[in-house]
Amino acid sequence: MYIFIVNPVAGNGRAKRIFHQIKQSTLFQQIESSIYFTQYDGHAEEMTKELVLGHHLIEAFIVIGGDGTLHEVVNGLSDMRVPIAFIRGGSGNDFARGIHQNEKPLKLFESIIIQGEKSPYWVGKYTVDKRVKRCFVNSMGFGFDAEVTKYANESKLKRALNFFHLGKLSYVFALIKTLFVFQFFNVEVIVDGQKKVFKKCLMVTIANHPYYGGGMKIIPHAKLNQQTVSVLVIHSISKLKILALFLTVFWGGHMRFPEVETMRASNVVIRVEKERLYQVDGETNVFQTCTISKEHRAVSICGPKKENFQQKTEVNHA
Ligand SMILES: Nc1ncnc2c1ncn2[C@@H]1O[C@H](COP(=O)(O)OP(=O)(O)OP(=O)(O)O)[C@@H](O)[C@H]1O
Repeated sequence: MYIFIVNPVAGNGRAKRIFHQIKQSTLFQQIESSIYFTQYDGHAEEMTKELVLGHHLIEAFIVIGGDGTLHEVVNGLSDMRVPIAFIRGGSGNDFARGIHQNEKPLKLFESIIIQGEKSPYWVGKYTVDKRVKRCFVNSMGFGFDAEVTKYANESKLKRALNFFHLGKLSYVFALIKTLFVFQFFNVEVIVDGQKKVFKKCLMVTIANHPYYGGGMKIIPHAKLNQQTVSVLVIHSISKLKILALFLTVFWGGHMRFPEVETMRASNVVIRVEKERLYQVDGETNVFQTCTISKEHRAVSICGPKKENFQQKTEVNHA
């Protein structure tokens, strides 16, 4: 049995259109499936939690939506390692970029069902203020990028621009708006037990793969692997230079800026003096202390095996 979780609003209706295309295929008629449409924020996670109780009957969850929907399904799975197939239908689609998924939806669906190949993907796990324990699929951001995300998510402009498939522009407006009001902060980052204090910090980003914010190559050398997350800190930078930095981030040019530091770690603690915003897979909340590490048990991702995907997952342990 294949369980379809479809977010009808993801990608401004793109996920819904993809599902209807798949539904009309001959292959879809031949498989046993159940279809669930998400109705509200958090619904995909709730449904996954319930459905996974019957895990012995489930071949795979087929998620059609954006990274937010995938984040919810992964968290709903908890320790049950039922395979997940992801068919990108969102607006950002950073996870698909991260695993080098570039097939057209129908081809991908056929490959998921017919070839049945699977690859391991190691999500990150995080604890916020000893309260929230969850997983992240793509990345977490503390500081500036979280504020930009919050502005963009709450803006009416984003919905309007999404309608014209220009949703990314809303992030540009949010970035400029945030630049005016943003206050740099002091942060303590403990990387594998070694404490570093950054004054006048702009942001700290933790990533499982290079992409975030709909295609920005935020940590270009981040590799899929079981042991470590990649960490990026931007600090002591002028507001004017931030604009230049975000112009170059699409091809990784920001790595040449002396204000950008990167490292790899198996355990990271981020601590700030006063509550601040963080974003996880594009959704925001507040934190004071956050502990991050890798989930050592892999989530099994259905779809064609990729040379890059495999190579990076197997070789890289740094
Ligand atoms: N029926 C619904 N109505 C309104 N919101 C929904 C519904 N179903 C899910 N949601 C919410 O929609 C939001 C966006 O989903 P998702 O992240 O999958 O798509 P996206 O934002 O278009 O893509 P991406 O994250 O890749 O940019 C999520 O926060 C989710 O909880």
